[in-house]
Amino acid sequence: MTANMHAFANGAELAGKLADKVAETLSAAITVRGSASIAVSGGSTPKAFFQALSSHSIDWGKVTVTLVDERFVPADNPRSNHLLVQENLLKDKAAAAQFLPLYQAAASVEEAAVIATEKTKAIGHPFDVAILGMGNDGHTASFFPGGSNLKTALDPNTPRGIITMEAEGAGEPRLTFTFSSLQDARLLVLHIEGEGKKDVLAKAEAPGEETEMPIRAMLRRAASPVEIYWAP
Ligand SMILES: O=C(O)[C@H](O)[C@@H](O)[C@H](O)[C@H](O)COP(=O)(O)O
Repeated sequence: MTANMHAFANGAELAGKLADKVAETLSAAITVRGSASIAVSGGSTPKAFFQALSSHSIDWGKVTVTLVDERFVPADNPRSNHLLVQENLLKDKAAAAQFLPLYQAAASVEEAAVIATEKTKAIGHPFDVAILGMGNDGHTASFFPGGSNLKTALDPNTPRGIITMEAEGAGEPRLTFTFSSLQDARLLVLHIEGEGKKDVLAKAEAPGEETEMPIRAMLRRAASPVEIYWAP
């Protein structure tokens, strides 16, 4: 599939423009289908975007927010993506949105993945919006190089849902939507910032194995165009 580069002068301008685009997309989905869904990534990059989006006046009560991936920690843990979204997105106007967490207080991360898959089925598919990040190792979602379930995660035939991932660079065990769950989002965004990430993207766009830089799966095989939002 294709990738479209949207470059901005700085992170603040990117955050505002991406929030505008996402709000427009969610509103259009509500108009057409009566509801909307968005899966967002964690990490440090999306904070300003979340804050910009939270102030948009859309019918948030009809929007379901979930996570692309999550660390297997409860929402009061500083590493939690749920906490990040709670503090930066689910406030102001967006406080009215429905939120579906991936973390479940289960005996194991495997059990949590089964429960989260069942609970997130209610969202329906495809996502209206999916916001991906990318690590310096070329991971996206929790598709880490060398990850325990990377082959399954990237396999287009893996059923939609949430699987576990363990990898050296991941920290805690992870819960992640699969490639098949994310790749056909109506608006599929890769949000990266900094010259370093631009260099990582250039390497990912060069020939090489998907398992070496898993973002390649999205860039090469996503059904939807990948809208790359970048600022220095
Ligand atoms: O849980 C996570 O960490 C994210 O979902 C992950 O995929 C993130 O998007 C990248 O690691 C980029 O993180 P930064 O924005 O911090 O560079």
